[in-house]
Parts: sequence; structure tokens; C-alpha cells
Amino acid sequence: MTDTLTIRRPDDWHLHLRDGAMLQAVLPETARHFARAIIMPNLVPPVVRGDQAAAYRDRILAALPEGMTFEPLMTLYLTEDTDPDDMAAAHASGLVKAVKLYPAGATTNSASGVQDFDKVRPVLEKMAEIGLPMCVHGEVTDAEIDIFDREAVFIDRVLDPIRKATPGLRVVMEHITTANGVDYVKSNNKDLGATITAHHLIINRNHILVGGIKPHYYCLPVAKREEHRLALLAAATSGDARYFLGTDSAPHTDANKEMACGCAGCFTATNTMSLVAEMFDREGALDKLEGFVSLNGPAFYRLPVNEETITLTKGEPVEYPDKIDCEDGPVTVFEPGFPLHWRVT
Ligand SMILES: NC(=O)N[C@@H](CC(=O)O)C(=O)O
Ligand SMILES: [Zn+2]
Ligand SMILES: [Zn+2]
Repeated sequence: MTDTLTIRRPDDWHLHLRDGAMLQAVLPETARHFARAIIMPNLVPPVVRGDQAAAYRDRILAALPEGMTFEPLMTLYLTEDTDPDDMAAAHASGLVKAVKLYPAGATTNSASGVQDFDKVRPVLEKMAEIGLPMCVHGEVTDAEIDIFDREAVFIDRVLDPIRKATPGLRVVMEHITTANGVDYVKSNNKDLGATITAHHLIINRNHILVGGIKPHYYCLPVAKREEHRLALLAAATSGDARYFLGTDSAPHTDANKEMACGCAGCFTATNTMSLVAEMFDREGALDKLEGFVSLNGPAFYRLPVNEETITLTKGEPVEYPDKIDCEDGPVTVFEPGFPLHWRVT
């Protein structure tokens, strides 16, 4: 039985760090294990231009505790007014590694997102030309589409037409939650990848709703049926390099989660590596863990892999805090409902 595992230091290809007091509170949770992360731009106001991304990057680095190393990989929030030249300059300087597409109204702080996809056509063409990847929150927002179908409908009605109209556009389907998402990636070429979160490998929709509503399991896209969770787990542990870890760790204070209209987002930064290793171990796929967390992401983003390593050890159940403190109020850490045995040592 394997009980220690040394792998290259992992990266997180989808992370929310927020700003101010929340940034201060959550950044060490990620930087403890992860070397780099793709930083989501859904602040209020959103990070739309290169100068805003540069200023946000500076605030992140200023919040990093002494002695920790971490590289924020910045993104721009795509709006109908995005200037293709500003975007291209931010990419050429090395600052910006991706552009994020939020359908307007799809998720937390997405009001400035795209309503009319034709309006961003020139920007998408520029991205294809310069090789700048687009990260997509893949859900339609139409009131008549059931929330559990919004990812599958987005693939058919929005994503596939965009990809066909924009050859060469490199796309990451963020936080996929369905077998439809898994299959769409599988049946396409190397210009398409997908991130998978730790929590979507663990929970299905029953976990949110059976026996009382669990606000800390509510995120978007919402967890689906068990058959979809199993498809995600199979994809993550398959060794297929088009799937990689993006935690979508999305902190909200408990006050904002535990209310009549609670925010969407699971906070997993603290225990991600224990969560993911546990799930890979259960699948007998520990040999695929390094690919999923440390190799496949850099390959897609055409970045070097990390030189440092981390060692995971299996033993007695791992202890981790149930909440982390933040000046704005406590933030609950994702609790899988079973013990975790792999710790980063
Ligand atoms: N995933 C979530 O449920 N929430 C994210 C936004 C997002 O990634 O869609 C957030 O910013 O809180
Ligand atoms: Zn999202
Ligand atoms: Zn997210």
C-alpha cells in the first residue's frame, strides 16, 4: 500500500481570492500548497482592463505572508466593451494569462458579463489570433431553462457555435459538473480543456438538499445527479491531459451563505489536496494525481511545470479548521462528510 507520494508542486487553475480583508484571510490557505493560480476577475467592480489586473496583482502580492511563494496568474473579465488592443497588450506583456467569459447574470458578480455574444466576436477573434485562452462559466441564464440543465444547454446553444465560428480559440470549460461537459471535451481537439473542482468530485445534488438544506454545499454550477459526479471522477482520474484541477474555491462569509438568499460558492482552499488525494486513492488512481494537479494545467496554458515538489503522507484522519477567520466574519471550510487521510507534509 502506498502511503507517501511526492509530486511536483500543484497549481490551481480557477481560484477566487477576492480583495481586502478576505484576500488577506484566504491567500495563505492557497499559497501553502499551490505554486500558482488562475485568479478570477469577478471583483466589484470587475477586473476588465490591463491596468486593473496589474493593480490587483500588486494587491495580491502585497497580501502574501513573508516566506511564502505564490504566483498569481491574472485574467481579464470579458465585457461587451472590452478593448481588444488593451487585452492584447496585457497578454503580450505577460501579465494576463486568460480572459474570463461570464454570461451576464450566471453567477456571483457576473452582472457585467456578456449578454449578446455577437458583440464580443472581434475580441474572441483577437484571442484566437494571439493564443490567449478563454475561460468560460458555462451556463445559460434563460429563466425557462432548469438550473440542472443550464450547463448542457450552454454547450449546445452557446459554446459549440462560438468554437465553430472561431477556429483556433483555446477554451477552458470551467468547473464542469456534468457528463455532457466531460463528453464535449473528450470529443473535441486539444484547443479545449476543462477544470474540475474538488467538491464536484465529492458531492451530488442530494448532499445539498436531503435532510435539510446545506448552504455550504451550494455553488454554481450547482452539483448534479450522482451519475454526473461519477463521470467527473472518471475524467479526473483518467490521465487525459485535457482535465485539470481548478478548485473554484470561492469564499463568502458565513453570514452571506447562511441566509434567506445565500451566496453561491464552496471554500476548499484549506483542504483541497487532502480532498483530491482521498478521492484519487479511493479510485486506485494515485498514479494519475500528479497529472491532474501539477502537469496537465501547465501543458494547456503552455507554461513550465513547477520545479519544487510536495510530499503527501497517508495516516490518521487529517485535522483542519472548520472555519477560517476573516475580519469580515468567519468562512466555513468545505467538509466532505468523511475523514481525509492524506496530508501534505
Ligand atoms: N462558483 C461559485 O458558486 N461562485 C463563484 C463564481 C463562479 O465561479 O461561478 C464566486 O465568485 O463566488
Ligand atoms: Zn463560475
Ligand atoms: Zn469560480
